[in-house]
Amino acid sequence: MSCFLTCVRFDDSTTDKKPKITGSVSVSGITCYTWGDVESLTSNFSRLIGSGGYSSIYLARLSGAKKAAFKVHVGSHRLYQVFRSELEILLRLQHPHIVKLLGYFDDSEETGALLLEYLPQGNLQEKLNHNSKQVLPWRNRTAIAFQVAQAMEHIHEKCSPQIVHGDIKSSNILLDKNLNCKLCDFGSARVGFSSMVQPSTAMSSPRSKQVRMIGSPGYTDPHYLRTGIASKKMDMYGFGVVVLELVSGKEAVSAEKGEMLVHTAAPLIHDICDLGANIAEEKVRQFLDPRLSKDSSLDIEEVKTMLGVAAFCLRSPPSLRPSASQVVQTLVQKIPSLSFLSCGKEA
Ligand SMILES: Nc1ncnc2c1ncn2[C@@H]1O[C@H](COP(=O)(O)OP(=O)(O)OP(=O)(O)O)[C@@H](O)[C@H]1O
Repeated sequence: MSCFLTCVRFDDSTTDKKPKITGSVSVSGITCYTWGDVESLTSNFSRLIGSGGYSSIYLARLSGAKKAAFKVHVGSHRLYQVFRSELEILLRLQHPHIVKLLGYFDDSEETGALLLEYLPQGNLQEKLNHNSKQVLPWRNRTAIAFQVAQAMEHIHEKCSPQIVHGDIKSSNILLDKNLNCKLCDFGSARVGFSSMVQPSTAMSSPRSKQVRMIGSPGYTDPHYLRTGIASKKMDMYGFGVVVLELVSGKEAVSAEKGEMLVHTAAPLIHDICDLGANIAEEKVRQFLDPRLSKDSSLDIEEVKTMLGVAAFCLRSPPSLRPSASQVVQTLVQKIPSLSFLSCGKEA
């Protein structure tokens, strides 16, 4: 982390609003870029590939025509803090299913940018959208659930200190050219030493400017909404909603009617909790994405397993939800099609 301090040099001699920083430095393979580098690598921000509440993401071209993504936070100290928090977390993380940090720009005040590996197939939400050209095959859907669970197992159980992502949702799951996935957006993440992490914001008065609730509509754990306590179990809830999206092909919040998927799926989830594998196949098929009806990789027992995982992840109180490693184990044991993954059982 000391490289943050050594690589930035301010030029006070100008009133220009652009961050004035000189000199690129590379520490442990992570390059600290200048603002000039950000401008030239993105060809002056010519191709926007995504945007969120806190940042804009631009295509960057590195040497040898290699593509990358610059996630730029600009304009306020609040956005800068989100950038710093994500940077500090990504610097610690290395996992095949977590987006890789390649470098960053930091003006230490109100502008920051993260250079990330580029995932050419966009995010899972777009891929599941009915306007998408390609129907995501069943076996890729189970693989994505498995890989996200592995990424969550890593941050929840294998990192020290442990990390709560805080915003598990389909638009934070990116896809590579082979439809393998990587978890991204650690801007809401909380770092803590136990399964329960009380964010400093939850301690603040609701009127305080410091309060920043995390999570996204349709994915937010009702327990978090009541208590303000971020926990690993809140990530498991978000994961449960993602699994419902993978099975049904529906959005977490319907764009047309504003209905939440957890509400539409509630009767089915209730039956699954009661009956488990004895749930009637017809009910499962009614919920299933109709675009999968001709998919030869579809196995109705696997669909039941996925729905069972979702049902358990959505349970209340949160203590009844499984851990990420329990989900990984269940998927390995009960989804035979995962064997097609060459990286199938990696940690
Ligand atoms: N490395 C990447 N490669 C390709 N596309 C990306 C990459 N990173 C982000 N994107 C695109 O940009 C979108 C927004 O990214 P991200 O969620 O990180 O931004 P954010 O500002 O933190 O958003 P949020 O409002 O969800 O917090 C992603 O859903 C994805 O479509």
